[in-house]
Amino acid sequence: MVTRIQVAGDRPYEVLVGRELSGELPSLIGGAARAAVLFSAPLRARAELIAAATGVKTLLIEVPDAEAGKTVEVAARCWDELGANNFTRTDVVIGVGGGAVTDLAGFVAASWLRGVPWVPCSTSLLGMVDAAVGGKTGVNIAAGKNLVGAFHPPAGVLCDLDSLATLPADDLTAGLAEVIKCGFIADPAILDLIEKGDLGDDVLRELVERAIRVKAEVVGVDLKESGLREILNYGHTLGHAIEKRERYTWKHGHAVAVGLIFAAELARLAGRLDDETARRHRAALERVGLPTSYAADAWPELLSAMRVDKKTRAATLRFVVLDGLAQPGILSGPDESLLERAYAEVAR
Ligand SMILES: NC(=O)c1ccc[n+]([C@@H]2O[C@H](COP(=O)([O-])OP(=O)(O)OC[C@H]3O[C@@H](n4cnc5c(N)ncnc54)[C@H](O)[C@@H]3O)[C@@H](O)[C@H]2O)c1
Ligand SMILES: O=C(O)C(=O)C[C@@H](O)[C@H](O)[C@H](O)COP(=O)(O)O
Ligand SMILES: [Zn+2]
Repeated sequence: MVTRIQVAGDRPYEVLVGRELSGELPSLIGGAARAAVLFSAPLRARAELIAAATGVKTLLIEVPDAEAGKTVEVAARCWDELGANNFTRTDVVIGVGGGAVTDLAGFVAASWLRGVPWVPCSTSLLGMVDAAVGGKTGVNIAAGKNLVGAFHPPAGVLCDLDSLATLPADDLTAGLAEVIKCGFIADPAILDLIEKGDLGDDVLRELVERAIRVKAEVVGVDLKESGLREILNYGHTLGHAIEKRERYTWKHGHAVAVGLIFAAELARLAGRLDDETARRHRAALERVGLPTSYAADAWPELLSAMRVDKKTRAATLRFVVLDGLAQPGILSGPDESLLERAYAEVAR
């Protein structure tokens, strides 16, 4: 059974969730003449399968794995390959992998000839529930996470649940951070499922579909993050600062998990969130084995990294917080002392 989740907007598209979905590729790539398939080493076999399923001539481009592939240098190498092969606007870019490869593939597609179609074939939990949906594409630079990129919605998204069978356990756990985030900002039924602790195939599929629906509802009305879309950044202000400090060797989902606790404590200490909902963050994240603390002495560096967060306006730091379960809001310009007290709750 294939679940089709619609994403609205100027260029609406579908997110397909199911098993053995490669047969859907010809319709997703439309009338493309050729496809460039970007992948990293662990996904070579799947990339070859997907390339064959397109039914058109393909160019396979292997890129470094995980965050090592999300760089301007790797993007430039991909542009060179497209140029050497005369890729035109009637061709399509396909990303096969987790969020890192699909963010890169989307950015290459957004920038090549000022924008060609692309299709993420997401193979990680985090990629399916988040990175592949919504058209945020980009790379990291020394100054911070995802600081160079473009909004470039895909032509369609493939989430083949079969691929999760080979996903390392740690990466499955990392993906649950974004799923739990969706539970807190919009769909508490997700939290009920997480708290029951049974993550069998059917429950996992339900979690995937619920989280995608949360994201689809948001990006369908606010592609460019002019307002509502900021809620998807819950936990990311501190999360991205941790990733930068760790030189992108920490998993995104792990950093977001710490960031979620920090954001919950910030709201609690600001008098906006009740104790019980704040406590529920730690419990849910611990339940699935996500990290909930970070180095105490890192605070000055993290605070400085948070200043280049995309939600910052002028010098004013802004955080997504909760005013209750599934009631996201913005905390603008909190006192440094409040930030420090919230950090003390995650510091070890
Ligand atoms: N664009 C967005 O809206 C958005 C949203 C959330 C996250 N992101 C980005 O996504 C990235 C994180 O994504 P991620 O958690 O998927 O990490 P990832 O892409 O680095 O993948 C994690 C690891 O799992 C491996 N892997 C993926 N699928 C596999 C499979 N089926 N079998 C075996 N190995 C597999 C990868 O090769 C990699 O080693 C970050 O860069 C983050 O910034 C983007
Ligand atoms: O889609 C969004 O919007 C999000 O914020 C989802 C996040 O989970 C994701 O990590 C995103 O890449 C962060 O975007 P950024 O604009 O803060 O770099
Ligand atoms: Zn994220």
